[in-house]
Amino acid sequence: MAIEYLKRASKTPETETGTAREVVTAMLGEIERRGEEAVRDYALKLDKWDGPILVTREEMERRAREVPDQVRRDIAFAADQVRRFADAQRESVKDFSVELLPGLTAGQKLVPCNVAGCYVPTGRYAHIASAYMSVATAKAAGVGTVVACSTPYRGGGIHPYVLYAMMVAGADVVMTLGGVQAIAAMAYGLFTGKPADIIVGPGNKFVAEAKRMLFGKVGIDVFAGPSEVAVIADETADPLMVAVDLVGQAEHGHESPAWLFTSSRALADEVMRAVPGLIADLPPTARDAAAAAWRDYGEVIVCDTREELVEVSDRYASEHLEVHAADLGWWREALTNYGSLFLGEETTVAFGDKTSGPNHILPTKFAARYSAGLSVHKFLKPLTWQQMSRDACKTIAQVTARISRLEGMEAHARTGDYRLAKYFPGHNFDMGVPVDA
Ligand SMILES: NC(=O)C1=CN([C@@H]2O[C@H](COP(=O)(O)OP(=O)(O)OC[C@H]3O[C@@H](n4cnc5c(N)ncnc54)[C@H](O)[C@@H]3O)[C@@H](O)[C@H]2O)C=CC1
Ligand SMILES: O=C(O)[C@@H](O)CS(=O)(=O)O
Ligand SMILES: [Zn+2]
Repeated sequence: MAIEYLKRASKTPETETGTAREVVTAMLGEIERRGEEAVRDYALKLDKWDGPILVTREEMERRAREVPDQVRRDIAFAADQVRRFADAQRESVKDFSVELLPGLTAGQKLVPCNVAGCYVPTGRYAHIASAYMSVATAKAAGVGTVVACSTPYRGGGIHPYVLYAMMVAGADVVMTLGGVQAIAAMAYGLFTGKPADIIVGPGNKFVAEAKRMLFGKVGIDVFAGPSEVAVIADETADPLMVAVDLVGQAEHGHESPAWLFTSSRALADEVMRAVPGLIADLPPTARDAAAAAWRDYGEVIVCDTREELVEVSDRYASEHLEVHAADLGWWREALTNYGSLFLGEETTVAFGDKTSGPNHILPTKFAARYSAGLSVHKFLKPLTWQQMSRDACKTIAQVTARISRLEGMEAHARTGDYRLAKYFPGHNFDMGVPVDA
């Protein structure tokens, strides 16, 4: 297999995890000890926020009136795309029941979580789209109470358009909190009295680490950390468009990887020539983030065959994966590890990030090997049930008692003994050899 690195990253997606772990451990410990008081202290120290934590309905409505019409229309359009995709996901999964033996019926019942916490990041950028990605999806799943949190934006309250997007998507409770303190407040039900059953949403390394550490106490969607992009390109691809798309995601932050996997050396060279100029042309926040991201995390890999490209791409398991190549159907079938796939140059990650419909809260740091991104399924519990007749019980009880006794579990076996003795008095059954005292 011929795989050549034209550019190799000096850092890996794991590089920054260690420092975040230390900070988050200390913060969660403090919040567990001192509760709301500690949360307020962190909000002040980290985000310069000492205003109210809960946003009242009147405040939401007052601020919504200030949102310009075009912004309202755009948010309504995009939120509706996301909601309709989520509704279709909800339709795709069903309750069912099946008769496994005559008289034994078992089933699945999809039950939504009662309380979901949705985190909407707004540290570097105002992630308006993350608000409807999480809240609208939770609502489409049937979650009763959605608590949404977002960072006080640049020392003020929640960014006005983020707040509006939360409202349009159907948030029930909103808190002005960011980072670890927001995740902990949702997990413990601070300020609301409603501890979240599941916490979803993207965030920086501190947010992602807090979710990971609280997992178990609460459910989480996925490890949705710093954004990643990969592009697979063959010789038919437009090199400048590939470069624009790589830079398009590198602006997320200094730790956002952008990877190019290509079968064309000429294309690789052209993309590498174009990227620095595209970055230099960005406004300062984006320029600084993208320059560091490309320098430390950018990679360009050239392979001989498309099978090798699939192998490399599946190993990276990128959060977003674009394919600019011939025979798109082949790629859709062959690729297995990615958060969301963008087939053909007509679509691009930014379209999925903001507007087209499939969710943008997606797995990072290799989590796409075992998990998809946010969907209605994450909020739904496929609970199982069973019910049986006395005749079915006769078959099941005997096998159960025998297996239980083989395992040494006498009390389990006797739950079968008792039933058969009650339902079929005077009959002899093979219930296995009782476990010695
Ligand atoms: N994987 C996904 O699906 C998506 C990922 N993202 C990622 O979300 C991230 C958003 O990050 P940000 O803009 O930073 O917003 P953020 O809201 O996640 O983080 C801001 C918070 O970080 C906390 N913080 C900052 N420095 C800290 C420190 N030294 N110690 C403790 N806490 C600290 C502050 O409390 C602040 O409220 C980006 O990395 C972006 O790439 C965004 C959208 C989707
Ligand atoms: O990682 C992601 O999903 C982001 O690219 C989404 S957004 O650009 O922040 O909307
Ligand atoms: Zn993006």
